[in-house]
Amino acid sequence: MTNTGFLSAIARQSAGVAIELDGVTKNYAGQPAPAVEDFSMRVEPGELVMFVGPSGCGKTTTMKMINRLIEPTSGSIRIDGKDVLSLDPNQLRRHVGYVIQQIGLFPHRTIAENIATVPRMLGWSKDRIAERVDELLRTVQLDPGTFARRYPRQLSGGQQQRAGVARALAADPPVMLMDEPFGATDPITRERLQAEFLRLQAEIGKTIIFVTHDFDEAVRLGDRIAVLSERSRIEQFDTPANILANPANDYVASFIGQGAAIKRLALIPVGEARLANSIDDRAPQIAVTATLRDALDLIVLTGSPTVTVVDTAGAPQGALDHAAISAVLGGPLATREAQPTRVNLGEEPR
Ligand SMILES: Nc1ncnc2c1ncn2[C@@H]1O[C@H](COP(=O)(O)OP(=O)(O)OP(=O)(O)O)[C@@H](O)[C@H]1O
Repeated sequence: MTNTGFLSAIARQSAGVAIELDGVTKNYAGQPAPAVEDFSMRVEPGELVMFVGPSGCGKTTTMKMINRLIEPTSGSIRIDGKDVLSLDPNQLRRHVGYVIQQIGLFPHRTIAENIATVPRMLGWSKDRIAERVDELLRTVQLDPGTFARRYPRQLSGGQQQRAGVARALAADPPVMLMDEPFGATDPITRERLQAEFLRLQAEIGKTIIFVTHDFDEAVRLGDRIAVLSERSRIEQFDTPANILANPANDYVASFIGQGAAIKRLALIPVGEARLANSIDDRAPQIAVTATLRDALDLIVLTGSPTVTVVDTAGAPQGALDHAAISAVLGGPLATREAQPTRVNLGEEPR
């Protein structure tokens, strides 16, 4: 298949493709040690993998080698089985969405023009571009009537970040690379963007590599987390639940920080606990879709010894107390939690 043929083939597969890195090393000129050394990883189609590690450990270098913003010194990188080094870098970048912390919106172009950048390069018709811009603005929850004609400076930081995500998604790339995309936002905006991003990913199912300093962000968003140390060495690569339950070494444990049990509870739905039949009518209620962390919060906040778990129709399912919550943490969680809970609705290729 020609390069162009391959690129349009991956572009059509909007629901994500595998990324494989094999023995990838980067030596920057004049540096005594490599920034990335012998890095190997396979990311599954539709998977959201978080890179977590301290400043300077090589996260960004590793990620930028995937879309060839940085050329590897040695090793191989494949997207959907094709060696990216054999592809034209400019073409490749149009098929790999890229979102960065500094957003990188063009200041003198409107939001609509920013989002249209790649579709225009790809030669889409005006009507198709206009339709796509409208659809993407709605997807990232920016009203097209209000925002399409504004310039980036007329948007808040969080709104600019959403526009940046919309721009990266414009040509429906199967792969997204995200470098601290929510890093510059305040904690409340950040949480909202994270929630929106999870909802969006549940629909579009891209293959995503997402770099962050923030372990809690990694736990919240990732299907799997790669905890990296110097030279992008992989200290552990596993699901958030497994890393929290069994950190591979002291380095990983230090990243998790305080409160590993509470962080684990935030990943487990209330329905995973063994519920008692004896329901107290005065006990506060919690939805079966809430997490055990929410249930524990409610127990602590209300002082009630139990909470009543109710189904989506509001019918009581059973009672939950703190002993039942503790029992879940002590039980054989790992295999249950290893199953991704994300639903991929598999957007139709355009
Ligand atoms: N162009 C360059 N020339 C020389 N050294 C570089 C260059 N870019 C990065 N480095 C070095 O390579 C190492 C890895 O940098 P990289 O930006 O990949 O780290 P990072 O983990 O993404 O850091 P941060 O979290 O601070 O962004 C660092 O020691 C950095 O100083």
